[in-house]
Amino acid sequence: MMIATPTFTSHHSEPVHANRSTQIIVDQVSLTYRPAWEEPVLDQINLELEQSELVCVLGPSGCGKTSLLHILAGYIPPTRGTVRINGKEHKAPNSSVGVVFQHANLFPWLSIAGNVEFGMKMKGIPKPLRKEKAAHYLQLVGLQEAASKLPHQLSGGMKQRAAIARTLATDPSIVLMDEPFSALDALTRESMQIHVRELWAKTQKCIMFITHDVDEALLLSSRILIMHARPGRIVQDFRNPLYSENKARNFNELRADRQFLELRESLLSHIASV
Ligand SMILES: Nc1ncnc2c1ncn2[C@@H]1O[C@H](COP(=O)(O)OP(=O)(O)OP(=O)(O)O)[C@@H](O)[C@H]1O
Repeated sequence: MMIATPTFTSHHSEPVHANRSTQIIVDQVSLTYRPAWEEPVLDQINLELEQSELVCVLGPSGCGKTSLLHILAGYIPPTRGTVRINGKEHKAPNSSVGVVFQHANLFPWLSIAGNVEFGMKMKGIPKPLRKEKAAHYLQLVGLQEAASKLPHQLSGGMKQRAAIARTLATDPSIVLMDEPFSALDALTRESMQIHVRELWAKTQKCIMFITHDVDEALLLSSRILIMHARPGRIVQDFRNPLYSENKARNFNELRADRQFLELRESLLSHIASV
């Protein structure tokens, strides 16, 4: 039996140029943590993320995925190169970029609705609008019934859904997710993946999603980036052939697809070869 070759396209290391729907442009970004003579953690990353893309970043531990996310979030400056978001140079955290972490980190003394409203309160959004938006986003993640509960009364998956609602409520144009489901059990994880696919379809946000899990990347993404380590760089950048704009396929159907199994094998061996 012939194994179909995945439709990988090699990553180009030339500087990239904006087009109309581009959200993030990463141009020749390198990062060296101190001391400065050490090998760079990220080396000449060029990347363009567009509106409505769900981009999964896969790579071995330590290849710099989180460091890249922290630069995109504006938490740390690159040692070299620039990041532009919606045309503006991005040097510090701002509300155009939302981040969802591995742990929900909700304020334990605030209700779920209070947690979702918190970022909007900091932005000076008036109370009636805050309440309306919080209700909208809690409904979007299926937590409307839990609005008045405290975080300790929620399951792990529910807390993570609340964290996603909190991030979306500040209306970022880009959402960065750093292994948001890795602390969840397998069943909860699958239901969260379904939630993210649905949320993405409804909000059409640009989402960059870091994961170690090849299956998760294949099930969720419209595009996949593979990073290698020492130094951290993007070595593959390709459209997920399993993703269809017109047809949201269910995960069981996707997993049984021969192309899924072939891609899975191919990605696993590619990442393991690093
Ligand atoms: N604040 C820091 N100071 C110095 N070195 C750091 C710092 N943060 C990360 N590193 C180093 O940078 C490299 C990349 O780390 P990073 O967390 O970005 O990788 P990763 O791909 O996200 O890893 P993982 O998948 O294990 O989370 C690692 O060698 C790590 O030890």
